Amino acid sequence: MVTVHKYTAEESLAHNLGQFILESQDKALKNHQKFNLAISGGSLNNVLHKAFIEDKVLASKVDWNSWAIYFVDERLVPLDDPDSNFGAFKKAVLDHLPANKAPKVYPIDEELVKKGVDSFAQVTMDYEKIIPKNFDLVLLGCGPDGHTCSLFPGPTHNYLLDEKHRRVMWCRDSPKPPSDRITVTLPVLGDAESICFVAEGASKQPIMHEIFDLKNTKLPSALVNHLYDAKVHWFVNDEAFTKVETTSF
Ligand SMILES: O=C(O)[C@H](O)[C@@H](O)[C@H](O)[C@H](O)COP(=O)(O)O
Repeated sequence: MVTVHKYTAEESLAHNLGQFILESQDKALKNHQKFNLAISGGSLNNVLHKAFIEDKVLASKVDWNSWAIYFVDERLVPLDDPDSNFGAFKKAVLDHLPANKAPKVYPIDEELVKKGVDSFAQVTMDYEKIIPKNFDLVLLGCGPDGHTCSLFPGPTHNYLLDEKHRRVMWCRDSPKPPSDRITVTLPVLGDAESICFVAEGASKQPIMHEIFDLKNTKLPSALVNHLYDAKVHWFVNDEAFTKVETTSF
């Protein structure tokens, strides 16, 4: 069963998510001395900033030098482009860390990206080579259309959702700009130790209803619930879940 962690405005979702991530860190370090984490873009970066930069108690417990951080999806733009997920994470978190706290971060090959569209297949294959087989934790967002990673709903994008072997794919026609991205595929999520969605705010109400009450598994986020339920967690706030009648999945 999917686990939903729901917080009121007074409770801090960021603090509780931070604690959850630290538990995952501690478990991973006990098992293999390294914490393999994959993150998405969007508002997750603000939550990570609150949890590990602003919250000094949690910040003191992060063993940054043992973290290996990858991206579940990335826009095929230079790393300093405002659209870059790496760039957003750098701004929100990395730029605030002292020099002696240095997670290993794995962005896409920027030089290749700069060569243009002819190199995008290579960028995708190269990223596939560097991601670990089993992530300890994958942190996901959920778009208002139900997408997660850059796995979008609808027939045009079934080639991404249907993929059973490739672990990283080139999403050529993203409905959300920019149009060229890379994304991990469902097998990568399936191999992860734990999967955690973060969804906050009133704009998420309709899609949360469609995922949890209607269980529309044509939506990538609902499909992840359906396929990997036991290891899926949702960190949500009351606002996002106002229209949700059942949290069971
Ligand atoms: O590259 C991307 O487009 C993001 O990784 C994307 O998949 C994001 O996670 C969701 O759109 C949710 O974003 P919000 O949390 O900002 O709504």
